[in-house]
Amino acid sequence: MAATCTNIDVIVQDRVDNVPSCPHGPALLFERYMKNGDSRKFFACSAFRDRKQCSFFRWMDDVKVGSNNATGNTNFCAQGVGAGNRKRFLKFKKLPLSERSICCTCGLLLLGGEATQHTERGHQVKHKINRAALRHPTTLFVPHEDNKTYAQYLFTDSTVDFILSTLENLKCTHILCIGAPRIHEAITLRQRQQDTTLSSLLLDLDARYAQVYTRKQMCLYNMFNHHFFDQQGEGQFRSFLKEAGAGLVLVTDPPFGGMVEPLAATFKKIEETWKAETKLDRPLPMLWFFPYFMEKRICDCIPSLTMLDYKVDYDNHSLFKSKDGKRKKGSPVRIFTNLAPTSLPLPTAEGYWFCEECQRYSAPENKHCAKCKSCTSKDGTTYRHCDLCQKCVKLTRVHCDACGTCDLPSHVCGQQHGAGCHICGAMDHKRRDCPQRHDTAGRKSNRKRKGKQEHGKMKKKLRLS
Ligand SMILES: C[S@@+](CC[C@H](N)C(=O)[O-])C[C@H]1O[C@@H](n2cnc3c(N)ncnc32)[C@H](O)[C@@H]1O
Ligand SMILES: [Zn+2]
Ligand SMILES: [Zn+2]
Ligand SMILES: [Zn+2]
Ligand SMILES: [Zn+2]
Ligand SMILES: [Zn+2]
Ligand SMILES: [Zn+2]
Repeated sequence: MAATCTNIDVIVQDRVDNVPSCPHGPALLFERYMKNGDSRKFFACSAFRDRKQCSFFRWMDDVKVGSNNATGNTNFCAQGVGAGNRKRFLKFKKLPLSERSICCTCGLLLLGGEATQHTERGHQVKHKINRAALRHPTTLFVPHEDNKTYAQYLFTDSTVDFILSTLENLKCTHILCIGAPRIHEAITLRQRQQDTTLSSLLLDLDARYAQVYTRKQMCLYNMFNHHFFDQQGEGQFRSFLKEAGAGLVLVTDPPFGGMVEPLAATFKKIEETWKAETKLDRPLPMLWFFPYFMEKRICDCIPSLTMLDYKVDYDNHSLFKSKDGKRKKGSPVRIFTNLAPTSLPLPTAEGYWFCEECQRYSAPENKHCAKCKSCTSKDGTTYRHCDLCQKCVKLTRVHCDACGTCDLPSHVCGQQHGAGCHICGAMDHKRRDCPQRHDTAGRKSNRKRKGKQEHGKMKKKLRLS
């Protein structure tokens, strides 16, 4: 990702040597910029931005050549993810209903006398878990919605129905669900009822789901570094891609605030693996769910993607609702895809309409602008064309003669905003290309002494949303 918080960038390079690992796979390389133009590089956990969840941190100039430099918390796997928990599930299913409890706090299916141990520790325990509940892991386990790493916001039934019917109409056969547990769940449920021909593999960091899904159904995975937590998982992933052949679609809904560049690097690696496994030489079809304001960053990373107008709805996302509970502009999350927009009809019953000029479906409030030659709205409101700016602008903007552009009536004239360089303030380059920048990474300096204190601050800054 180019930059998500004020002075830290992530650097995605194929050939960074001596990348250290934490329990969540290879770390990501970041660069921190100081106001005086200095910068320094460091490695941190790619999955967890909260130091309490993974404390891994290394200045790049402290990384020793030839050592794997692994440290970091291991509590992530404390409950024995994978095979162990799967055995737990098989035992659990055999228990009489009265003994089937789960700990909502730990996200664990409980056996024998374990329920008492968890209640005694003040954990919330749910009893009488029936088989139907086990088939709905996204409701069985409390979504980690307050956790920035997981940001577990789940699609509404109508969004799930729309996605599945779209995929079926496209004649897809295999869906690779990366951080899309509800799509995976809906496919597995429909398979049971013989109501779909789709197959699905879930790749997700949430170890709780690994209890209820077999290894053929789910791999524990980190999407920010394309890391599988065991070899069997990677083998399963490869066989799925091979079996899928031309019927594969990648469907992904990464945590909001997630870093676009590492994600794009991951999706490219998956595409390469798919091409190698299937001998196909074409782009891997994908649907990537992300907020509309990330359009530029996403399309800069993967230029073949275009943004659809469809507003993706979530059951448990209140951030974008107005106070009275009704959504003002609707959800800000859209679908980015490399499939032809004409092949993705949006529901006309919800007001989406086909724009002949654009050859794509547009949202009800999105009006085609003859001057811009496109349906220009992005944020769910109607835009109007400003002849002076020669482009469509939000209705809340007015043209300011002093600034020569449309802006909010409350703006301070002459104050440029937007993504300029954070070091020198120029608008024509980013800080990583700033001529005033002095790259101090890799150089030993007396700053090294301060390393330990800064480490804590840095991990805090990495909360990128
Ligand atoms: C915004 S939620 C998307 C859920 C989706 N809307 C659904 O209903 O199926 C993000 C998902 O990504 C998963 N996730 C978070 N960080 C991840 C990572 N580093 N690697 C893989 N999955 C991750 C979360 O566990 C969660 O399931
Ligand atoms: Zn980690
Ligand atoms: Zn517990
Ligand atoms: Zn149009
Ligand atoms: Zn216009
Ligand atoms: Zn204007
Ligand atoms: Zn002005």
